[in-house]
Amino acid sequence: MSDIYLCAALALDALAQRSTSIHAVCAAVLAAHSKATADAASTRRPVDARRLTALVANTLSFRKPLTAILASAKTLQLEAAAFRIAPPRTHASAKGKERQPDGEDGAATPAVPTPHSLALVLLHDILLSSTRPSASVNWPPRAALERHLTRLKSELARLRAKAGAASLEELRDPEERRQRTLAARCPRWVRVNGRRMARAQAVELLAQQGWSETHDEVLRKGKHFLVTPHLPDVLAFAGSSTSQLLAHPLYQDGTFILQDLASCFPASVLLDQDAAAPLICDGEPLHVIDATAAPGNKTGHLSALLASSAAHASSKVSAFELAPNRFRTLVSQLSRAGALAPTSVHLLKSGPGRGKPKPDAAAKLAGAVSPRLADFLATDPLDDEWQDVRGMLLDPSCSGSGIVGRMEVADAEQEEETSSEETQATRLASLAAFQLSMIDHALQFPNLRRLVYSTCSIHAEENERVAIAALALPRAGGWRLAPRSEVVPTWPGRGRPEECGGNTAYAEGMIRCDPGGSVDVAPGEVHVGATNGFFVACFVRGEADDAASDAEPAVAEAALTGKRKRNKEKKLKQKKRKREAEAAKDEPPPTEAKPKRRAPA
Ligand SMILES: C[S@@+](CC[C@H](N)C(=O)[O-])C[C@H]1O[C@@H](n2cnc3c(N)ncnc32)[C@H](O)[C@@H]1O
Repeated sequence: MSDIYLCAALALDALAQRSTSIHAVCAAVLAAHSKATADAASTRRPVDARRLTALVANTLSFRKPLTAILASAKTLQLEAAAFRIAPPRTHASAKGKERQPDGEDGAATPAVPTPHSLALVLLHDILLSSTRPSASVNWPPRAALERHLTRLKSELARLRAKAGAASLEELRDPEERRQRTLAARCPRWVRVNGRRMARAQAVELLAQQGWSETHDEVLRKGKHFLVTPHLPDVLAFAGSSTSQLLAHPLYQDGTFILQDLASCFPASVLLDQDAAAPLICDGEPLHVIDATAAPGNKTGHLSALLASSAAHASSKVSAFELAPNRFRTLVSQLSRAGALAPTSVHLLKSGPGRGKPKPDAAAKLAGAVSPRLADFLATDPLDDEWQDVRGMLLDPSCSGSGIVGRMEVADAEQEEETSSEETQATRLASLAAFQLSMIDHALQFPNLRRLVYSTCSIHAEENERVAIAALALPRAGGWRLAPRSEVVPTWPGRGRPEECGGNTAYAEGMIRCDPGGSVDVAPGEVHVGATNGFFVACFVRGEADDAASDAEPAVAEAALTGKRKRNKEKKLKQKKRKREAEAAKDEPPPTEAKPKRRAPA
């Protein structure tokens, strides 16, 4: 099975050309590989995407020592012919057909990797991996490395001695090691999918199976879990519980969704029932948009929250996604979570336009989400279809710099390339311009009242600065930032005032999560404040009825308490009105017409 090494080497070559994420490059290489070898696919085993990404990430993090070993052993010079790979034979070439340039005969010409990248990925598995390489020992590149194995091993030993590395791990790229430490202290976060089961019932089931609920901030190995105080539908488990969770029936049936706590903030903030003007009120129909939905974590969460709310019967979520391959993932993830609307049945099975769903499939769908393979920026906000949209999630493409344990090549190369800082600045500026254009487009939806903007970036350029710039957009008249009391007030990490022009109230209204949290724990332990790096800001339309929106933090804190009291009073009043309405059911109908819904802002 040599295909994984060919793909991994191609990914390394692509990463050397452009600064992008390992995931994106591996996905592109896999897509090209399966297209190029489609007609020979029956005889080839597909390349596993997870294994490929792990191999590429690991090879990159050991690139320096692996390159040094190859150079000292002169393997590539001595075995040059073995690493010169011919394009894989396809059905067409096997039949003697002349291959046309890319695409002209309907199939891409398979690319071939550079000998250096191929040697690196293979050498990684031969020298550093605990499992044997999956390629045959007779495959020329592997056979070549095996011939020089003694020399290669002694070069590795020499390198370790020189670096004083007690373990192989110490040879890893230091930034990658730091990322791994941060990732290791994040809990295995699980969101209980309200579309499938209420949280209380899931917790009860866990208890019956011997899991105990804890309130400790540090989780150690064992059958414990914690219900996070920030969002009641999210549970934290120790990292060592991962395999048990993956095998758990509640994971298998889509009740347990593995989703980082930080990524659960946006949907909760959008539908916050304690907001001064909550989107869900008195069972009024609710239409929300997820403008950038794939792979569907936040869309699924929206759907779950709506399922357990007063808007469950009348809710509608329109989920946009631009990239066809990511759209397919979105559909399958939403289907697994029970979030697809019956009208989306035609998207089931293998994606849009492919295969017919089973006749009873529509009846089994009870979700609210209608996914659309479309460019959000190309929608006409004034179209009739969007007149009832009151809420929106906007989680646009970003640098991904907050994601722990997944090395971003652009960051990893900073040390080596002198121009990397400039590259990073240019990249962030272009991402920020795109993010701002997405917010600008969102603000054109005439009846939008609440817009939640989020990124998994640590950079102020994509976070506070975009949010503050959005407030200055000509279309942002009448919009303001939601106060802290409406944006998970219990979460301690807030925006940076210095990036908000010194406005502490703005900063308090934003959420910031530091990658891997800020608390050190012992190996094997996780801390319940550790998540991916993340940012959330919520824009609301209308007058501030709350002093917290412009107040200094101390004042905001006081206002927060007063606000909770007012909300409680409001809820009691609503309950009273409901009781009165029920009592009045037997009375004759009122003669006056029901007042129309509030006019759009
Ligand atoms: C950060 S990801 C969204 C993650 C998603 N919210 C989740 O939680 O699973 C951004 C997504 O937006 C998509 N995207 C980018 N520009 C878009 C556009 N103009 N219209 C629709 N989708 C877009 C990207 O393809 C990508 O899948």
